[in-house]
Amino acid sequence: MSEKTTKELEKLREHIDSVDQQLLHLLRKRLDLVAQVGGVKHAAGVPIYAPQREASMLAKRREEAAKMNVSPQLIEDILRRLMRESYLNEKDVGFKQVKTDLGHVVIVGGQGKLGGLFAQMLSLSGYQVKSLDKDDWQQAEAIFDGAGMVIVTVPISITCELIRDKLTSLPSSCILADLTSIKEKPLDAMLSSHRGPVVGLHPMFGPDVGSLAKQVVVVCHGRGREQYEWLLEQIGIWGARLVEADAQQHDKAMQLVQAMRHFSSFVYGLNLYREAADIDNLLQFSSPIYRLELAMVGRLFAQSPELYADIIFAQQESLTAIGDYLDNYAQALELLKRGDRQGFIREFEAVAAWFGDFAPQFQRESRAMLQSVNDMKTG
Ligand SMILES: O=C(O)C(=O)C[C@]1(C(=O)O)C=C[C@@H](O)C=C1
Repeated sequence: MSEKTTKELEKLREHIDSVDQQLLHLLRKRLDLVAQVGGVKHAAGVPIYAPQREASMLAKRREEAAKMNVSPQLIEDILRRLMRESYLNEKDVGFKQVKTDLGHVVIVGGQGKLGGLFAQMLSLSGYQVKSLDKDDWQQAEAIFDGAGMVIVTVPISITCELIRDKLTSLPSSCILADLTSIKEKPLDAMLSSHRGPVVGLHPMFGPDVGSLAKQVVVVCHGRGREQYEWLLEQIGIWGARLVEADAQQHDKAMQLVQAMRHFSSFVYGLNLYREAADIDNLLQFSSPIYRLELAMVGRLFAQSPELYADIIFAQQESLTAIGDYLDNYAQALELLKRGDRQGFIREFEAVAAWFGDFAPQFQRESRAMLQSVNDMKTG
């Protein structure tokens, strides 16, 4: 590079640094304003996540950006990232407590990750939370005494047994809830062990979400809804969206959404391991989509094998869903063995027609994800 070029670049980069510093000051200002919004929302019990405000704000900024010859997608990406920060920061102010005369909450399995997250959210909302874990059963009577709600969040394999053995003498005013990722059997167990209000919940996210804004919690009603309605409102204030479901239908969907998906990720990892694939090498040659795929599979193995065994082994019926997948794999492999290119294309087109408008929608959504994967690359 010539000296002239170096000088010119230096000068321009100084300007860029100064603009970036101004951006930083503006970010600080925005964060402070959002903290004030958090305070107002906390006092009024208004949910963090305000989808209508977001939609109208984004539409206006996109329009203004276009007029200024700035890409509308750029401002939308930046604002969405900033709003993610808002959800995290608004949490620091705490949340309005919907039910002020509940008594304390007992979380059975409160030392687990999901139990810990619910304990944190409830504490941030002013509830007194006590945890009951496997070594605490001797003090159980004292821990349960005066509880207004008991939430069960222990491994799926022991959930029903624990409810049937240990939760048979809660007072009828106490709410009994669970956070298990299957719903029919735990709900039956709760309804038969407890006379009072019962509700089944399935948080559709992992414990590392940071904020519940935009996350989904599935609700399967048990009995006494009017007595736990406040809990649903409270979860809404945390920013989550509640989706009501029939327990049986929910469990059927989980055979595909959880058991089959995690099982196929497990086999994908198992296959890489048995093939002794060199991950460094694969990453070097990877496109963003492959990196994303490897991330989805690899993240499984950073977590507890018990957790995934629990999810995959939770329902006997998942075996059928996974077996069907294996059959389809074998049939598709036959096309390959026969060299039946036309057959492959026919099947592909049939699946594409079945996906319908979802296919282009997923293509759009994944494009944004792939771009972020690329942004994360260094060097
Ligand atoms: O305006 C609000 O209600 C806010 O909480 C602020 C804010 C933002 O960062 O602009 C954050 C979250 C909401 O979903 C919408 C907007």
